Amino acid sequence: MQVQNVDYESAEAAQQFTRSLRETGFGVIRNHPVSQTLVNRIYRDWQHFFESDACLDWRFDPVTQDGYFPPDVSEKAKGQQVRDLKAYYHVFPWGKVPPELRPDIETYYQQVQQLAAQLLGWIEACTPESVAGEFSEPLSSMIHDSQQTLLRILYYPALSGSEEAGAVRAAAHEDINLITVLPASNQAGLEVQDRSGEWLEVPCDPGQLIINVGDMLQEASGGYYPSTTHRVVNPTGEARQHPRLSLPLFLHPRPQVALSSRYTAGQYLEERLRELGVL
Ligand SMILES: O=C(O)CCC(=O)C(=O)O
Ligand SMILES: [Fe+2]
Repeated sequence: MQVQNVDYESAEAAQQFTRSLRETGFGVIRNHPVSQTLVNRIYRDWQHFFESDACLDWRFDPVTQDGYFPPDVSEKAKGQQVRDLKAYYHVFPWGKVPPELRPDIETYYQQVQQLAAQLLGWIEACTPESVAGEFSEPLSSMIHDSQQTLLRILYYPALSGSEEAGAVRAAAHEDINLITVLPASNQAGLEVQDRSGEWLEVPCDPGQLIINVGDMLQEASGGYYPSTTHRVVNPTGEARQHPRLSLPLFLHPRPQVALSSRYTAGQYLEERLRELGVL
C-alpha cells in the first residue's frame, strides 16, 4: 500500500488522488493553493498561545465544544485507557477565537474549506456510478454552509520523560467526519495502518497537504472509501525536545444531510460522540 503524492496542477490529479483514497484512505497533495506562509505563521502564533497563560482564559465550553482543551482533559481514543499527550483548540465558524489570532485562522479555514469542496468534487467525479449514484446529494454540497466543520489546532508538548506509561501523542483512531485536510506538521509522527496491520509513516514534506477519509465518507460510500486507522507516535532522540503542531480541518456535512439509509450526519455524529464519552 502506498499513499500517493499528487501534483495538484497535473491533468491526472483527480484520478490519482481518488485512487490513493480508495486504496489507502489517505492522499498527499503538493503544489496546491493553500498558503504555506500562512500555515507557518499560524504554527508560530499558536505555539506561543499554548505556551502562555492566555490559553487558560479560553477554556472550552462543555456544551458547544469550542475553545481550549488542556492536556488533562484531552481525549482518549476509543478503547484507550490513557489520555493522548496533547492540548488543542476547537474553532467553529460561530465559535470563540482570541481576537489577535482570528484573522489568520479565518483565512485558513476558508481557504481549506474551499479546497476541500473541490477535492470532494474530484472524488465524486472519479467514483463509480454504482457508488456515487447512492449519494443523497453531491459530496461537495453536503458541506456547503455547514456550521459543524471543525478546525482543530493541535499542540503536542515536548516530551519530559514523566509521561504516563503507554501514553502517545495520538493513539490509533479513525476520524468521524467526511474527509480531513491537514498541512504537513512541523514534525514527523503521523502514521497510517495498512491492511495487514503494519504502521507506515505518511510521507509528507513541508508545504504539502494530507487528506484522509473519515467514517462519514466510508458510510456514505458503503465502504468503498476506507476510513483508515492512523496515529501520531512519540518522537525519539533530539526531536523529543520540540513541540509538534498540527492543523486538521474536519469537514462535516450539515446535520440534516442523509449519509446513508441508516443515518443522517447529525445522528451519526451524535452516536459517535456518545461512544467517545464527549456527550
Ligand atoms: O496531528 C496529526 O498529524 C493528526 C491528528 C489527528 O489525526 C486527529 O486529530 O484526528
Ligand atoms: Fe485523526
